[in-house]
Amino acid sequence: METPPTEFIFRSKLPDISISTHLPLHSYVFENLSQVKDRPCLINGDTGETFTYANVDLTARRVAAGLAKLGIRQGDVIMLVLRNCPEFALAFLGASFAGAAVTTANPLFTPAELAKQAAASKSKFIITQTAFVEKIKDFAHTHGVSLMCIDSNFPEKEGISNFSLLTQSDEADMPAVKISPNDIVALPYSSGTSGVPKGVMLTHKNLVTTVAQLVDGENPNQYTSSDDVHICVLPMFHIYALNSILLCSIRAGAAILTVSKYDITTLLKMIETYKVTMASFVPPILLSIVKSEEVDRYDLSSIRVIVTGAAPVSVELERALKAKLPHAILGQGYGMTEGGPLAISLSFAKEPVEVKSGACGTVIRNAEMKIVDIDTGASLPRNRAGEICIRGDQVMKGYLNDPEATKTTIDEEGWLHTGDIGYVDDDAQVFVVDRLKEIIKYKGFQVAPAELEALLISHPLISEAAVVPMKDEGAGELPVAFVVRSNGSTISEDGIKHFVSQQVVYYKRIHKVIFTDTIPKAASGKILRKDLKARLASDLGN
Ligand SMILES: CC(C)(COP(=O)(O)OP(=O)(O)OC[C@H]1O[C@@H](n2cnc3c(N)ncnc32)[C@H](O)[C@@H]1OP(=O)(O)O)[C@@H](O)C(=O)NCCC(=O)NCCSC(=O)/C=C/c1ccc(O)cc1
Repeated sequence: METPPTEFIFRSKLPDISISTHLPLHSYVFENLSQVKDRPCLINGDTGETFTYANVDLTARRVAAGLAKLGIRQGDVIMLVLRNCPEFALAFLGASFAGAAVTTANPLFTPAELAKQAAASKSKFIITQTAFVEKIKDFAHTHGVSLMCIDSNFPEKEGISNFSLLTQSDEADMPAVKISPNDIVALPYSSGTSGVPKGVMLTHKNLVTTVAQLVDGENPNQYTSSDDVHICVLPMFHIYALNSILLCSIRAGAAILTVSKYDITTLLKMIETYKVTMASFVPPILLSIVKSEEVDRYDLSSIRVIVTGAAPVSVELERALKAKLPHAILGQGYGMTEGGPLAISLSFAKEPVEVKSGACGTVIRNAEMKIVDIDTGASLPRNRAGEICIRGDQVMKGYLNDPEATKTTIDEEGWLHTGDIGYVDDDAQVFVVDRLKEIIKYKGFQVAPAELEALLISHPLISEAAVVPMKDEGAGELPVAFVVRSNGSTISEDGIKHFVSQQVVYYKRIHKVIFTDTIPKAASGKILRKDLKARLASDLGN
């Protein structure tokens, strides 16, 4: 008899824990409310305004009641177009109480990008702030979508109400909804391993699991206590901050300090003023700290933990930061919108473990990881690189209205294929070494080549285009376009850059255009991006 092929499956070094996946997200994160009700929950870093836990719970219930009164029903989608602020959290939790789902958008998106997401997600209600009302107003009016502004000094206009309408509702009017663990609560957008941005359906069970994997258990992996102050400068509209900062801190009873706009001086000042203890950052912020001459002027001794994620960090940068802030534990987290945290450093655990430089953490608990050969699909043993796959209750339900993309991302056995290449070493530590997926990462923001390519070829003077990443010290990667002009066209590099910049958020702008006669493609029509990356490297002389 033939021996069945061996499956190599990797698990956390921490034991599995029991996770309350039956609870709706809001019930789960507020489960320990009675112990922290008078403690600070949300602190607005811009104004100093503080909301206690009791306050946040009550206000979220009022928001739920207000939403119901305005006609929002269980299963409806609400769109948030907000910079970081307490109202983001209040609206998100309020929607959860009401059984609605929240789609989160970057407020710096262009009107066209916002309209696209609002339409695709079938948002019924949009909550924004004064600075962005103009960008979304026309869409809201023409599509009969209600628009609300969080700023109290925004004059109520026809069709635009104020957030106070929600926060002043009577919590007794909260709708009685029966939430199933598989109901969608969040709908962030991600391009996944290929194609254009898609709505990622995250259920109550998914998010309860991701939070528990980080902060629950006797020895939590990302140990957080009610004495902690976690700075939230990363955008809450992405899963990293939404999950690892906001929801994890609420579950653990810590304070969340919201920062609406990043600059290094503001960041350092806030750390000193609010005695920040936990910081979840991305590599460009670490780089600014290392390079900033101001760092020595501020008291940063309160920081005990710095998590870095969303993009690779070099061992040199890790070392330089450790030298600047030797009292803080620095480690990596590796996660994605579709699969939550996949790995996180055990140096953050309540009982910390020394971690190797360069590792992006240890497999998360209550999950299975496998590394598959990209040609054969066979699972690989330790120390062999292949595509990283993850399985567990944290994996998304799927992409909204896109069963094809869902099928290519989550296989029949429930494995989520990340599109990242990596390996697991003898110590269960995960190393990400390359990327299979077609994505460009600008400071931890996703840029989908397919989105820019579709835009480029919509120009009548462009016949073909391919977009690839170019390495950059500050941003990590920048989008670069290879362009085939249409017959007789003389469109210039500046003309192309301008055309794109008019239609996309700043981080998707094209930084360089290389004109070419053909775009190399496989027989299937797939762009041979490796060839273009090699050509770019040789053009740039490295
Ligand atoms: C705070 C950053 C790092 C830096 O911000 P910045 O200094 O403002 O830099 P930017 O480049 O973003 O913006 C500055 C540029 O943008 C321009 N800009 C500025 N606002 C404007 C304007 N309104 N109009 C037009 N131009 C403008 C501005 O002019 C300027 O242009 P230039 O001078 O030409 O570079 C920012 O890039 C940032 O938040 N990045 C992080 C993104 C992020 O959170 N990604 C997470 C994705 S999800 C994920 O990976 C999950 C991971 C995960 C990990 C662990 C887990 O446990 C679970 C999950």
